[in-house]
Amino acid sequence: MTAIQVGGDRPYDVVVGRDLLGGLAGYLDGARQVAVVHAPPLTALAERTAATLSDAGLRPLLVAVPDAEKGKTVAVADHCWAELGRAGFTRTDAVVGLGGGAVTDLAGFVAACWLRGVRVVQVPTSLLGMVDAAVGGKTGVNTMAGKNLVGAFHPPAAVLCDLDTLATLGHEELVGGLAEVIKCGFIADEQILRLVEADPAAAADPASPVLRELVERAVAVKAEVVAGDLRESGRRIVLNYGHTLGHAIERHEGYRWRHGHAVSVGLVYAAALARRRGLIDAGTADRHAAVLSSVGLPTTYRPDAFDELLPAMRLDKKAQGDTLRFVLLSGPGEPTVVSDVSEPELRATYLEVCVPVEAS
Ligand SMILES: NC(=O)c1ccc[n+]([C@@H]2O[C@H](COP(=O)([O-])OP(=O)(O)OC[C@H]3O[C@@H](n4cnc5c(N)ncnc54)[C@H](O)[C@@H]3O)[C@@H](O)[C@H]2O)c1
Ligand SMILES: O=C(O)C(=O)C[C@@H](O)[C@H](O)[C@H](O)COP(=O)(O)O
Ligand SMILES: [Zn+2]
Repeated sequence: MTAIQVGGDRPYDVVVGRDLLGGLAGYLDGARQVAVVHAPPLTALAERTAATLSDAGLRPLLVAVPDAEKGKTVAVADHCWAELGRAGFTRTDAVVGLGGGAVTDLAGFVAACWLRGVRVVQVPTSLLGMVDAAVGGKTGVNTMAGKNLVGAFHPPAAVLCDLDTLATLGHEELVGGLAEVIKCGFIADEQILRLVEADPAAAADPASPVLRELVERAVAVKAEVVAGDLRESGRRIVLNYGHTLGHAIERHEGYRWRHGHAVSVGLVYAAALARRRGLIDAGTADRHAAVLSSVGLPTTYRPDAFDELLPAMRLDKKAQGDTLRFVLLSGPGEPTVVSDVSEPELRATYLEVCVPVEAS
């Protein structure tokens, strides 16, 4: 196994390997009760995990929540708090988030708020959870106002990325996670791009050593960025590359599109914007669509949707007043923040990327 440390005020390890879940109790020293927050596809794994915690002398509490984005709500968080209250959870007890990014975001938020903050250990079971959602301490839920608009920064005590859990993950879910991996390739680690380009099938194969190296590299990128800027007051913003349009598409689709798939279109859009401004050359811009589509990710969206997407982009957390801020590249591994984009520029770029089918 490999341990990647996330530095900062409260450093913690992201452990990547196989057959890790038997060692979970070792990250829960001092706890008496442990709430295992999970959704239906992972019920059997949650039960096995609870049994190993019991064997280690802990008292597990299985907390089942609705799957995916349906679980990322204030109402579901309130249900979890009710369960913790019934069980008499104290500040020394702990929460485990076992599942995809939606469950780890929810479990982290539940832990951040209960008694104003108890320990959470994240056990991501999706690729996206491993390389992104479970690492870095951003937790939260969706509300009527939009995605992830309510939450807290609450770093985990540890993150266990057990690659064995990926065996049951659907292919499209795995591919969604690759969007965030490829994002890390463009903002910080070009070797990620080379690995995917050399063998896209291996990149999407949970049993391959290529995927393991991609996980370790993407976690290392995220760990390095968040260690210096937990609260996104500076450099952490680069992890939002591709997310301005990505989050707007997710909202436009009523969260029926996978996060990674929406981010994929957002990455192609951001690259086109950078190309239009002369920040990157055509080769670097085209490399985005090429590498993303090589693993089966989408690179375009409905050409008629711009007028509905623009207000959603304005709700982006990176916006300052009326000013939209975009993360763009000035070269591979060179993210930069741009805040002087005009509406005509955004529209023209959108129509360049989202070409009507009959005109393409
Ligand atoms: N906090 C952050 O920094 C951060 C970063 C990136 C994304 N996110 C959030 O993460 C969420 C997306 O995460 P996701 O892509 O994992 O989606 P998800 O959590 O919705 O999981 C996708 C589906 O896969 C299932 N699943 C997960 N692991 C499985 C396994 N091993 N076997 C079988 N099924 C499994 C889930 O139950 C769900 O049905 C979004 O809500 C996004 O906003 C947060
Ligand atoms: O960790 C971060 O910071 C990121 O921006 C990572 C993103 O991939 C992730 O989707 C995050 O949830 C987006 O954050 P948000 O603040 O825009 O909701
Ligand atoms: Zn993301």
